[in-house]
Amino acid sequence: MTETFSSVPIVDFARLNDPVTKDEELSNLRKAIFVVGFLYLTNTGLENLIRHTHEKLPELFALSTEAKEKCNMINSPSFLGYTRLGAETTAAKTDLREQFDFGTPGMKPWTEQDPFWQRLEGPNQYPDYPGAQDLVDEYIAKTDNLAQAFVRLVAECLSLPRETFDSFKGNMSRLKFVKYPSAAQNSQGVGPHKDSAGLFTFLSQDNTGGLQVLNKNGEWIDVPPIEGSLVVNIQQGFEAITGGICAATTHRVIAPTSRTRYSIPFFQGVRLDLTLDQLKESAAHIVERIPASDDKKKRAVDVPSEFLSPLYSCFGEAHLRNRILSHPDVGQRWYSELYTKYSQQVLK
Ligand SMILES: O=C(O)CCC(=O)C(=O)O
Ligand SMILES: [Fe+2]
Repeated sequence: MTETFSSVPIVDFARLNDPVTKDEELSNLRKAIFVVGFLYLTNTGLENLIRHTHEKLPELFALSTEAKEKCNMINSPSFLGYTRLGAETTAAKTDLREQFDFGTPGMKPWTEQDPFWQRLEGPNQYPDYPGAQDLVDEYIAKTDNLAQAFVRLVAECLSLPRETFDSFKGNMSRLKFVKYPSAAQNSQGVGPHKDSAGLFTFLSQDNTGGLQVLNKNGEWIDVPPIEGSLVVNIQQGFEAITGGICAATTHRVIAPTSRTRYSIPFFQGVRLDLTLDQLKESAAHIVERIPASDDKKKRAVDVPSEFLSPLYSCFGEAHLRNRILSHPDVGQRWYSELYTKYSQQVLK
C-alpha cells in the first residue's frame, strides 16, 4: 500500500532552531517532506509582518479598477503585476481570483543578448497605494531569509550537508497577494496544480479555509487555517533537484461561498539556467545520498513535470512555459511563437 496522509503535519521552526529539540523536529520535517510534501510551519518570527500585510489587502484590492489596471501584468514580460478576475487559467479552467504578482526587486534588466527565459526576472509594477512598495519589499526580503534557513534544515533532515541546495537558489523569488471573492458552491478559486516557480512555497492564508491537497489515494485533504502559520509546499524545482523523490504536491482552492478569502503565497525562486543534463549530474549526487527506500526512489519517474521534461532546455524555459499557459493574454503578447508551441505540446 502507498504510504500517504489524511492531515497536514505541523513543523515548529523555533524547535528546529533549538539544539534541545532540533533532532526530534528534523524527523518531523523529514516525514513531512517525504510522505506528505506539505506542512504548516509555525513560530517563524514573521507573524507580525504577516498579520500587518493581511490587514492591508482589503484596501489594496479596493483600489479603483483604473488604478489596478495601470499595473496590469499585460505590461510585463516578466509576468509581474495585476491580474483581474477571470484572466488566469489552471487545469484548463478559469480561476475565480484576482491578484498582484511581485518579484525580488533589483533584477538586472533583460537585454537581447540574454536568453529568452531570463526575461522572467524583471521589475515590479507596484500599485499606487501608500507604503505598498516598502511592504512588498520587506515581505520578500524577510521571507527569503526564512526560506533560505528552511532549505538548509531540509538538507539536514535528508542527511545532506547544510549547503547542498544553496547553489540552486534563484535570483528572483515571487510574492503574490490574492483575493478570492465569494462564489457559487464548489467554484474553482484556483484549480489543481503544483507550484512551479522554484524550490518551496510559503503561503499565508486568512481564516476562511478552502485550501486542499491531494494525497496518494487521490483524496482531497483540507488544509484548514492555523493562525500565524505558513503552509509550506514543495515546488517542481525542488522535486526535480531531488530526482522526484521529494514530490511536489497537487493542491487547489475551493472558492468561498459567503465571504472573501485573501492569501499571500511566496514562491522561493530556483536557478533558471540549470539544464536537464546539469541537473542530472548534480541531482545524481543528491539522490544517491537521500536515504529513501527503492520504492520511494521510484516516485522519481511517475510524476510528469516540465522541470524534468526534455521538451524544455532548462528550468527557466520550464517555468516560462507554465507562466505563458497560466496567463495566456500576457503569453500571447510577449511570446506569441512560444505560446503557440507550448499550447500544442502534451507533457508525458
Ligand atoms: O490561495 C491559496 O491558498 C493557494 C494559492 C496557490 O496555490 C497558488 O497561487 O499557487
Ligand atoms: Fe499553488
